[in-house]
Amino acid sequence: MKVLVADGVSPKGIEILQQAGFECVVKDKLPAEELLEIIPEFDGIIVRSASKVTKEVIDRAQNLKIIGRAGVGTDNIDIAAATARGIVVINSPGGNTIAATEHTMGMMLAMARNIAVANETLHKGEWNRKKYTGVELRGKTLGVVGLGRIGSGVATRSLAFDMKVIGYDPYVNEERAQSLGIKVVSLDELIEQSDFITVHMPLTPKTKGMFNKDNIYKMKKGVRLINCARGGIINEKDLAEAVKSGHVAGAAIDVFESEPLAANSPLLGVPGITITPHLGASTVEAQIGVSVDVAQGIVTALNGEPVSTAVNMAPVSAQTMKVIKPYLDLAERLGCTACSLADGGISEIKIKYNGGIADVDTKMITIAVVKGILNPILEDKVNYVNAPSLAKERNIKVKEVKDKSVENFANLITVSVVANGKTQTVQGALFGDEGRIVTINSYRVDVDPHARILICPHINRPGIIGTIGSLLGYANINISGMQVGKTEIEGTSMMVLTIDNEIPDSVMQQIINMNGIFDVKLVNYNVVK
Ligand SMILES: NC(=O)C1=CN([C@@H]2O[C@H](COP(=O)(O)OP(=O)(O)OC[C@H]3O[C@@H](n4cnc5c(N)ncnc54)[C@H](O)[C@@H]3O)[C@@H](O)[C@H]2O)C=CC1
Ligand SMILES: O=C(O)CCC(=O)C(=O)O
Repeated sequence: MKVLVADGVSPKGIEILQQAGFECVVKDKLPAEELLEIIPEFDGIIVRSASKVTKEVIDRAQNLKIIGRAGVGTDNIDIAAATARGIVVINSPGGNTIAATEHTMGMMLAMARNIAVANETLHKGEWNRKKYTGVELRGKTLGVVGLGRIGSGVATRSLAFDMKVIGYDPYVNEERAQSLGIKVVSLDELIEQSDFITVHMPLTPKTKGMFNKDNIYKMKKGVRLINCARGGIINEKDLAEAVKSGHVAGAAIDVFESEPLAANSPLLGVPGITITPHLGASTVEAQIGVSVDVAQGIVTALNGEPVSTAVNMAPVSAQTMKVIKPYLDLAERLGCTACSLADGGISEIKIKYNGGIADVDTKMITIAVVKGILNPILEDKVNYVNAPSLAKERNIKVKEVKDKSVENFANLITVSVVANGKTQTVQGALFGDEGRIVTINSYRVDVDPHARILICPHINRPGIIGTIGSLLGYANINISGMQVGKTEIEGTSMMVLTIDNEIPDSVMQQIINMNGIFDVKLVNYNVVK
């Protein structure tokens, strides 16, 4: 077996691969064309963030069985293409957590005390003590957006600096925040109250451009921003303008919309912006950690065993798979639906099996539900191996209940999630091999859970359905299915629309603002792989 090490990683991992009998070809800064040319001969590949494992690479990689990301973010790998080809993708979720956490602290201090610029100008012979007067961290409010591994680490370290720490993470429950010793607030509150804001979430369609000119100017004048997560979470052009205008006093940025940083980046040359070339994970210890993690994972996977850091594949025996396979996809889609219905941090997931399915070993199906719930919100691609531990890590209780009695359907899966004391319930059943959602919060539906749906409880009076239809029509959004009917609550109805296109936030907001609409939830099934 041959493994290509495409970006420089610590030799410790390479030793592990060689000791296991694999031939390693080590390249540093491998050009994209050369990667395309040589990839067909390899069984495994290790990358950091520089090499892009695109669909084109995967299509040519006829022998490839595993892709190892020596780090956390897998946004440089086409996971869907790898999965379609049955190639396992693994990462190192914890190997560089401390390095990225400490780099964030370093960037915050460097920015607050002008360390980088003072160093640079002093080397040029300028003794500028007054010009580089900084601010203290003590007593300042730090807003941490994204309370996963790195965000939590930054939060607890900042408490030691006597900062007041507040956090925003729609997928973290109160219990977890309390255990960190910080206060969870809404995004608006965080924006209004923070003196420093640091972001620690993956780059997703939801987080891309999450901070931009619309909310930067709602921040305190003199706010300081840090991005050591992914380029693009803070819009670079808007940030540069806000720093130039003086509204933002400083920014510390390690990651960029385009890497390596383009010579025409709006951030370059702006006084007050401290930049590092994606150094978050660049410590000796982290590089050993991630290199060893992926090397061990590759040895395990190429020996045909399950890997707990696999981000796209579940180790299931063929025999078990045959029985449960038709239910797995439905279960994941039920989880995705329930997650979208829930507001805030989920504290409990309950899965009930009715009918014949209660006789089967449903453990994997339960994991599929959890996977469907966690996948839209976490950086790690949640799989059958890591879903239970990720739920546990986030203090989410998972309960499985079995009842052989039949309720309307020969086999019925009921998924309930509790978030902020409110329970959301969806039920699904199989018709042949086809999964359908049959109830949403007691409302009887027949929904094919694919593409995206809008769930919209509303007052039962003329005009509502037509207005929403026109609104979507004007926005060029096609409705390919619609169900509407009365709910159990007198005078109220529920509308479920199957939507062909993405819905811009502005259109969602217009629907929410409509008179007679109680709520609107978008379920996007694209995250279900
Ligand atoms: N600069 C660097 O070299 C490094 C950067 N990173 C990046 O740091 C980021 C965080 O990494 P981890 O903490 O390990 O990931 P994690 O998966 O432990 O945490 C991500 C957190 O983001 C939260 N989140 C998701 N969507 C959100 C939203 N819309 N608003 C607020 N929170 C949201 C999730 O609930 C989760 O708690 C990743 O993007 C990763 O790639 C990681 C390591 C090194
Ligand atoms: O490999 C690197 O140096 C980048 C690390 C990173 O961004 C990650 O682990 O997500």
